[in-house]
Amino acid sequence: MAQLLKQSVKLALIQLACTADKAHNLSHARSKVLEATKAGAKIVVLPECFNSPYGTKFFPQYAETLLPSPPTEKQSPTFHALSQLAKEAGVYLVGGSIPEREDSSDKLFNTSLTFGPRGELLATHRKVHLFDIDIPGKIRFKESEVLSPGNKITIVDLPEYGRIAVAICYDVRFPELAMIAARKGAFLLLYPGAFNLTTGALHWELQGRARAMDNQVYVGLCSPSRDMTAEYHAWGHSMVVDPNAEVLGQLDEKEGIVMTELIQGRIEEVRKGIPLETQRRFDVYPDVSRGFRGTE
Ligand SMILES: NC(=O)CCC(=O)C(=O)O
Repeated sequence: MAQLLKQSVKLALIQLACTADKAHNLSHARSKVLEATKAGAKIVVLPECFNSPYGTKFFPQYAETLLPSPPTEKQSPTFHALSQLAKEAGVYLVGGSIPEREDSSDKLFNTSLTFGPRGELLATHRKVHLFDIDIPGKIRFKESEVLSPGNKITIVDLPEYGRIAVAICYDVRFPELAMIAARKGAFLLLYPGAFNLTTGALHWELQGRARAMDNQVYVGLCSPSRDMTAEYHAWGHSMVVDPNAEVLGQLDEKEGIVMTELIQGRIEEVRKGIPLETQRRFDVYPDVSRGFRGTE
């Protein structure tokens, strides 16, 4: 039987120190991506909002226009920087996320761009579940005050390796999205994300491990490093989880790179031991993947 991951591959999550200086963020991301690829990574991931501070008041100021695609250099310097970088490094690059402005509607989105090793755009994911929470005395954040949600699940085919799914941060809390992607054959769920000091300690690792355990796939969560001088304090702790929900690598709050080898055959080995796939009871509950609204 064909294996979901066609060959073992090195994954790198870059826990980048993101600043208010977009040009600096782009050049710093470049040097870190090249460092990861020199060490053998073939799939590299950047954090949520890696080219701007994370905060609703910053999104309009930092937003770039991505449509019609490809945008001009002026419309989206980040699109071009990521495309060139993926090509220079010869890797699959999941470019974290950036604030996007849709010119035709003036709407803003939190959007992730994935490029292939020839610099080609493979997929665009607009954050589907906006981060709207209010925990009295701790944190209030309402992305929906300025952002609009995306409306699709994003699955990307990497011909040499197989399928991955890309979603953004708060999307990880919705197991339906992960389950659909896994049932459509993804071997890896990637979430550029920026949890905070309240929910990070409680739920970050739990969410990553839960999505891996539910679906018996690899999961990667990629955060910015923590900057206590910024308005939003990111949790950090970028991590890779294996299909048996074991943490393969996790950083602390500082800048760094998590490098992990994803092993061909590991998913099938785990699924053979605990065969959830063949034990599902869609006669008792509906198959959520039937309502799937696909990627292009
Ligand atoms: N950027 C985000 O979506 C943050 C999500 C988060 O912190 C959470 O607890 O969920």
